[in-house]
Amino acid sequence: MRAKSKDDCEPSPEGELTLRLIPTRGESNIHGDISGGWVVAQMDHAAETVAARVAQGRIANVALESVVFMSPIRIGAAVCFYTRLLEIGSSSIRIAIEVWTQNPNEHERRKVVDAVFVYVAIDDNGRIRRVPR
Ligand SMILES: CC(=O)SCCNC(=O)CCNC(=O)[C@H](O)C(C)(C)COP(=O)(O)OP(=O)(O)OC[C@H]1O[C@@H](n2cnc3c(N)ncnc32)[C@H](O)[C@@H]1OP(=O)(O)O
Repeated sequence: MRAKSKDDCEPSPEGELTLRLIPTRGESNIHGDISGGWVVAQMDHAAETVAARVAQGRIANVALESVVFMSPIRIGAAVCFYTRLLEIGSSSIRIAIEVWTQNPNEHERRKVVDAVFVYVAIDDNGRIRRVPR
């Protein structure tokens, strides 16, 4: 039996790496910290990529079901957005998003945001349509 390595004991992201960014001062608030609004916008970009793929077409965000900011993101940190398909309804698609960072000069990655966003498949007129199976 293989002995447990250090990596086996560390928490690790769940889902597919969908987006990786390094925020700059332009993304910070007046205090120089990365703003929650920037993080939410990037989570939306990452999750809508998955939702549009599942819906095979146009989608709209119907709900930010939950967003929990657990610790701050430092400027210069690599920010990774992981997405996981939770549920496909008749027209809706629920996606879990985890945001992980690795601060400059640190080995350890940490989870900084946990969220669930819901998208709806829509047609050219903006009306809901069934998600193709
Ligand atoms: C306001 C903005 O510009 S935000 C920017 C992007 N987002 C948008 O533009 C979307 C604006 N909203 C809309 O156009 C409409 O609300 C629509 C088209 C998304 C949905 O229309 P509705 O008539 O409300 O749809 P309806 O009530 O039938 O629900 C459709 C699905 O969404 C789900 N849903 C609706 N509201 C919510 C909610 N608050 N949370 C979770 N799921 C929801 C329903 O459960 C349903 O799922 P199912 O078909 O898998 O069973």
